Amino acid sequence: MTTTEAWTAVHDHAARLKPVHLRRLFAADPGRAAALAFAEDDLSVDLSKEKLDRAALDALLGLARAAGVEAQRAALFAGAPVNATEGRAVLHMALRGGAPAPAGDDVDGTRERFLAFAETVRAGQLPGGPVRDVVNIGIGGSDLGPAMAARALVPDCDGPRLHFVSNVDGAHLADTVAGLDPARTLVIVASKTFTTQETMANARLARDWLGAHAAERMAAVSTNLDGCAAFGIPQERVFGFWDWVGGRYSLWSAIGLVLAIGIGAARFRAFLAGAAAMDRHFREAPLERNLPVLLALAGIWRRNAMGWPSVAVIPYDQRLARLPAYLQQLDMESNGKRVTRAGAPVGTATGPVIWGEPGTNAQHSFFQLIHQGTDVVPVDFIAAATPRDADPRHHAMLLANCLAQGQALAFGRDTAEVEAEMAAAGAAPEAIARLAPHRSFPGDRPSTTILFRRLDPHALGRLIALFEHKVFVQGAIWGVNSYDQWGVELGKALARPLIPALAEGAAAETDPSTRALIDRIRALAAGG
Ligand SMILES: O=P(O)(O)OC[C@H]1O[C@](O)(CO)[C@@H](O)[C@@H]1O
Repeated sequence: MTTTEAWTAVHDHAARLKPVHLRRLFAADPGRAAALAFAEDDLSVDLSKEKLDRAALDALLGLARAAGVEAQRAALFAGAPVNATEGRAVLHMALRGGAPAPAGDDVDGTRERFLAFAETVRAGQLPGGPVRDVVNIGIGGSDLGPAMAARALVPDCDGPRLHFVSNVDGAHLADTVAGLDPARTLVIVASKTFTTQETMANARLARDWLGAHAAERMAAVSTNLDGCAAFGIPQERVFGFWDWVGGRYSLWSAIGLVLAIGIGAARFRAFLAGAAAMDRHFREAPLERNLPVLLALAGIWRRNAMGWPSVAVIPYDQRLARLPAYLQQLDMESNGKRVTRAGAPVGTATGPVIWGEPGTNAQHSFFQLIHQGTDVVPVDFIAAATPRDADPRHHAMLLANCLAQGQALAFGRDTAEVEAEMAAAGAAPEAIARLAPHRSFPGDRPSTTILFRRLDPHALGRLIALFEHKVFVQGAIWGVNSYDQWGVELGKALARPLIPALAEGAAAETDPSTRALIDRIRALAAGG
């Protein structure tokens, strides 16, 4: 990609636009706000505060075409083995009716089965009596999706209370089950492989905590049905899925069981339908008004053309508090890659560092750096126009802050303005000279604003699918495999021999630094 004319054209536009302040871009084009805002139904993506213009966006669209994004999209939806290093198709869209399912895999039947189970639990009809709490044990994609969505959809959660345990730190399970009644708690072990060290350790601990109730109070979600059986979970409470569903894309499968128990089958279907609507849009809309494509291109612009290495995701929505963490896995585990699909060094920067917290809280912690620090950190603002159930005045305050941050980042407040304002307020010339540099905002800092009407299951499903397809498009342009994650394997393997070394002082062949740290930990533990 980096040697193509399309790539050079994008970089030429970047060289042209780098010195041009966002204020000047707005002044030069009165139609800019409308020209760089895109919508599908009530979902909109506003790129007008990105440091690009129509010509640059056209060059980016040229890059997408040159990279064969349309053909790669067709291959994805056709079930080609786009995850080549693992020889797998990538068809999580089939779980929500957004793509045809592979022949022979009973996607609809499996969905009906786990949704029927969810309704049984909600109706209090599980053998052993009604369930008051559900504890989902899983990690990564087997945790972040349902945990994020359960929090986002609190007003829809009218079933048993939902809890999530992911960390192998024993405190996580202990703190979660403290106060719960094993007789009235359902534990779901969610693991695609059913071999993940943390999940299996927590599953064993939970089984001990359930005691005599374990026989009736455990369910499992996995592609490893033999593993579930060996663990002792009866077949009628095991829900499968397929290897063409990546862990970080598995929320739509039975991994969503805990969420379905919380919100019920009908709302879970609405959640799937929202994602399927985005699948349709992504497949059918021309690139120039295709929201995932445009979002991806803005990301390529930020990362490659402008050279900014991170993105702050700031939902102005407390219920989307876990969305940044969810998007971290989705984006960074997918596109944190250094070689192309062919195994050659990728030759350009790939996935950015994704981080964030909800606003307005973020304004009172790290926004100082985003406004006045020396690094440019592009921001993705995400907000619903109307609250589900919160006070409308509070929602107006929330959104006013969201818009004001975008404004302040883009337009800033230059030194002359600050000096004039201070003078008008009667400040002494000495104070003006001393304080004006501190009180000036350079501005010219980019952001994208994503808006939708209301955070309900349909809107959430659509929002997540928007980001899934954005990640796909970026991976397609960078030429990487977005669907494997070999980078997490080495640490897992190295941890294994260190467990007995830490727990029992067993010998472990390791490097001198790690050896010294083990000795230090054991000495501290012995003293404490
Ligand atoms: O669902 P599993 O197999 O327990 O895996 C959990 C997570 O671990 C990872 O493989 C990374 O370690 C993720 O991709 C995955 O979501």
